[in-house]
Amino acid sequence: MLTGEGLWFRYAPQLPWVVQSQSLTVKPGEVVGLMAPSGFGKTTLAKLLAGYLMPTQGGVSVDEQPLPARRYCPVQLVFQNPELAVNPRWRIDQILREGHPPQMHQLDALGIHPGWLSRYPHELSGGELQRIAIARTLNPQTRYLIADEMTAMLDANTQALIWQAVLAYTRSHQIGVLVVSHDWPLMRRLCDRILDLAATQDHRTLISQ
Ligand SMILES: Nc1ncnc2c1ncn2[C@@H]1O[C@H](COP(=O)(O)OP(=O)(O)OP(=O)(O)O)[C@@H](O)[C@H]1O
Repeated sequence: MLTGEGLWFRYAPQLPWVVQSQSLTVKPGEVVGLMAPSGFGKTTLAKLLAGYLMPTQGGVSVDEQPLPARRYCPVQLVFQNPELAVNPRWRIDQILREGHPPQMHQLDALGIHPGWLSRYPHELSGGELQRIAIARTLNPQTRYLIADEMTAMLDANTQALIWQAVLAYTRSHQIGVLVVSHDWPLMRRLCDRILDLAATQDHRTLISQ
């Protein structure tokens, strides 16, 4: 289970707390939504859970083990800007081979064209590059996926195709997913339950199950 326990975070000692006393869990294979108004700290919380930021207080663990400092992180974060997540000097096939090489049928399910593999990131559109960023996370070492506005830049059809492929993979591999989005209909469609961060900073509110 992915657990964030009593998390507190602020970007500098003189700045206000962005995350205050937040706790949440995601079970293997579960799809949990996270919603709150803009600027409330969803992305910050996502970064804490994926080990991009260290909490000031509290801790993040997977099966009661803290996130590894050096090894591949079992909690992978895909955010809205794929160009920030890939090495601009590497060709796409090298980016994909960096971790555990994805299988052709997986690439196909995500709508990744074989012709893209020899290109550089700047030679793909934002939506095309996002599929590469997603494909890279769907590997046997990933236990939890945090999707922070992951498909916000895609048209409705592509969004549906991508989520279908991602959920088919995460369900069959028992990967837990945390979906961060402002798109309420999308959250209702995808998620087993939805947490509202704004409802309280102190305890979780179950909006739907
Ligand atoms: N690197 C940073 N340094 C200082 N403050 C930051 C930094 N990143 C974010 N913040 C602030 O932290 C707060 C929470 O930001 P965050 O991006 O986590 O919110 P969010 O809920 O994901 O917002 P949105 O829905 O608009 O993406 C905001 O007030 C933001 O200005």
